[in-house]
Amino acid sequence: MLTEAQLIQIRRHLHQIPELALQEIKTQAYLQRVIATLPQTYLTIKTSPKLPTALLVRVAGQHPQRTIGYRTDIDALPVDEHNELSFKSTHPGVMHACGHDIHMTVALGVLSYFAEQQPRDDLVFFFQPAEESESGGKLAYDRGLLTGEFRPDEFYGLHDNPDLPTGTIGCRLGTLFAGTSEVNVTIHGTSGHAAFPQKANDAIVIAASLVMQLQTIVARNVDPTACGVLTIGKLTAGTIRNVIAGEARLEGTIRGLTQEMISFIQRRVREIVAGVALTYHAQIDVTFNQGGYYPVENDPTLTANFIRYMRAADVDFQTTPPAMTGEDFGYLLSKIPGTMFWLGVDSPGGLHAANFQPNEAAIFKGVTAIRGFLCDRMTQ
Ligand SMILES: CC(=O)N[C@@H](CCC[C@H](N)C(=O)O)C(=O)O
Repeated sequence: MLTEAQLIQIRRHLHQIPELALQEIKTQAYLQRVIATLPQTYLTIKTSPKLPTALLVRVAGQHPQRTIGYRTDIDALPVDEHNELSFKSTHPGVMHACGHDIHMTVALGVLSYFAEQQPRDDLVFFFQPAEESESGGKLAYDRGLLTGEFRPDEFYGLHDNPDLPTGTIGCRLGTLFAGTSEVNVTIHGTSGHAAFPQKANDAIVIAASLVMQLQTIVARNVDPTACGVLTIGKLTAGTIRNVIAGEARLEGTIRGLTQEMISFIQRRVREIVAGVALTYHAQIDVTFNQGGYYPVENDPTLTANFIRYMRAADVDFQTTPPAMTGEDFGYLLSKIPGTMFWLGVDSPGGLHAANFQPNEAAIFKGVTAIRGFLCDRMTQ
């Protein structure tokens, strides 16, 4: 089994080679190199041209009664790392700012144990590309990667949590994470000279007005006792100070703990866009893309069993409230019952921040908790 020191080296290597969604070529190759160092007797490894950077590893059980899936995401974010670390990202502008390097390392630690100690049940480890965008989990499922002996009967997966103490497991019955929908808006104005605004139709002014009006959806339309989010994370327009921008583009994310909330916010976005288009005599196109980012619904029975184990074991456990983070594991859980949970990493910087810096001591604690849980599950 990989030792704590080896796992930390692995994590640091992964941290240095972050890759964006569907481009995880070096990451996949490195994972395969690490897996090749493990005893191979019980392992079957699968890749597929249908989703080239995905990687699945099956561990054959002794007397399988079921196939238990364990999923980790492997992609990184377009964030420029601000941490001063000897193992800082070597890919400018790309960073494991959501901790998928920790997720992968924990998965490898658990896999390394069962590669040596043959489990009772079959296990499938799914190293999933494209969690941050492009819905890699949905792509894998819809393209048939999780079929045959690689189809889990139940599925588990974690996300690291900067606000929980290192190694603490957090979970809840019901909805753990929000569903999300990307929203893209293109404003078509008319460009012109900065000195003659009356002859142009300024897309920047329209964009500014639209952003402010969109903020009223959550503030004024969403039931304050429910949860909804609309964040515009990217606004692009203009080329130079003395040219009126003819086009502007907004990219954002809509979130809700229910599908109804997501649909409601989408409808209000459409209505407000139509109103702003009328007001400013502009054409405004809006599209939504939910992909596989469904609300993450933990299965009641499996999750009660997971929480029971974590409470009884030598693990720090907390019941956590729902979070507005999204996860395409939500799609996989809509097809296969299972449980998503948090692993505390006590980071000074939050998820998606340039100074996100998880405490590496969480890795071995996570491996121990998950390995223990899986062993317990295989006695049932
Ligand atoms: C855990 C996490 O941070 N996940 C992402 C998922 C993004 C979904 C989609 N691309 C969107 O932006 O809506 C998150 O931002 O929550």
